Amino acid sequence: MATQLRLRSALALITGAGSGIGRAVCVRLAREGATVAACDLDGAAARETLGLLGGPGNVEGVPRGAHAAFQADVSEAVATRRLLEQVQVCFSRPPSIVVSCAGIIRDGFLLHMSEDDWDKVISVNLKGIFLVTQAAAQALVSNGCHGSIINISSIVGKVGNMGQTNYAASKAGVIGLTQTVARELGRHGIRCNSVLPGFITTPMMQKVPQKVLDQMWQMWSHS
Ligand SMILES: CCCCCCCCCCCCCC(=O)CC(=O)SCCNC(=O)CCNC(=O)[C@H](O)C(C)(C)COP(=O)(O)OP(=O)(O)OC[C@H]1O[C@@H](n2cnc3c(N)ncnc32)[C@H](O)[C@@H]1OP(=O)(O)O
Ligand SMILES: NC(=O)C1=CN([C@@H]2O[C@H](COP(=O)(O)OP(=O)(O)OC[C@H]3O[C@@H](n4cnc5c(N)ncnc54)[C@H](O)[C@@H]3O)[C@@H](O)[C@H]2O)C=CC1
Repeated sequence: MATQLRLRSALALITGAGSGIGRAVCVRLAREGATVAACDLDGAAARETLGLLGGPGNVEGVPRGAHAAFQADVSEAVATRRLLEQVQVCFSRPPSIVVSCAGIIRDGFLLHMSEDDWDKVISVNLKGIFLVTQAAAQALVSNGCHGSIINISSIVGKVGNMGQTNYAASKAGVIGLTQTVARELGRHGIRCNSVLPGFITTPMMQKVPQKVLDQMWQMWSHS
């Protein structure tokens, strides 16, 4: 039976769309019929994702759509505002689905962590979600449109993780930001939720030393 294209009329903006979870979200939303605006700091990677969404290199079951790729650094306010403008020019409407996946790690123990590693992770993972959420919400409210904003946090934002004071703080901040946005925007018909994944095998995970992965698996297998 053909899957119900339940997102047929939706326009979805995904950040971090050039890799890992963001790329997978693009594929899945397109499979459900959404039109995808794939954004990444790496514009070429965002365009590669498009190749998976109906067209050459299509993933089976993804209907052909007028998807588009965009390049933007979500930690930059001007770039993020320009991104939302470009999306609206391209599709003549604001995105009714926004999934913020863009994120980085700069792991290190507290005793040795540089201010720059702190600043960079907070800037991308937390400020980036603030900027994207604000720009998308302003576009939706000014157009009288309802929407759903999904921010990718992490289990680390809830329980912490050795070597990740910056990352854990950023992801905990995403949770608090999302809860507040949900309270403010519900009256406008805009939902806002966060997702807290555990380990997902993506390029981000490749930076984790194998001995740490082994220790974690051992810890979990005995818990
Ligand atoms: C409901 C269940 C909750 C479970 C909570 C568990 C949380 C972890 C799951 C995370 C899932 C989500 C992940 C995510 O959101 C995406 C990411 O963030 S992927 C990156 C995750 N990063 C890490 O886990 C940090 C890994 N560690 C490192 O990269 C390096 O150790 C570090 C750069 C921090 C320091 O390097 P260095 O100075 O070279 O020290 P060593 O590497 O030799 O480590 C010294 C010592 O400490 C142990 N260790 C290091 N990190 C961890 C860790 N995260 N957990 C446990 N132990 C750790 C390491 O094994 C060494 O132990 P020795 O016995 O001394 O060899
Ligand atoms: N992989 C995992 O185990 C987990 C990942 N997460 C989170 O999920 C999200 C996606 O992670 P992965 O797909 O694993 O990582 P990834 O490294 O595979 O993909 C991240 C993408 O974000 C883009 N990006 C980085 N900085 C950017 C910026 N300033 N502006 C725009 N794009 C930017 C990168 O170019 C990359 O394409 C991140 O927020 C991460 O913190 C959360 C829990 C677990």
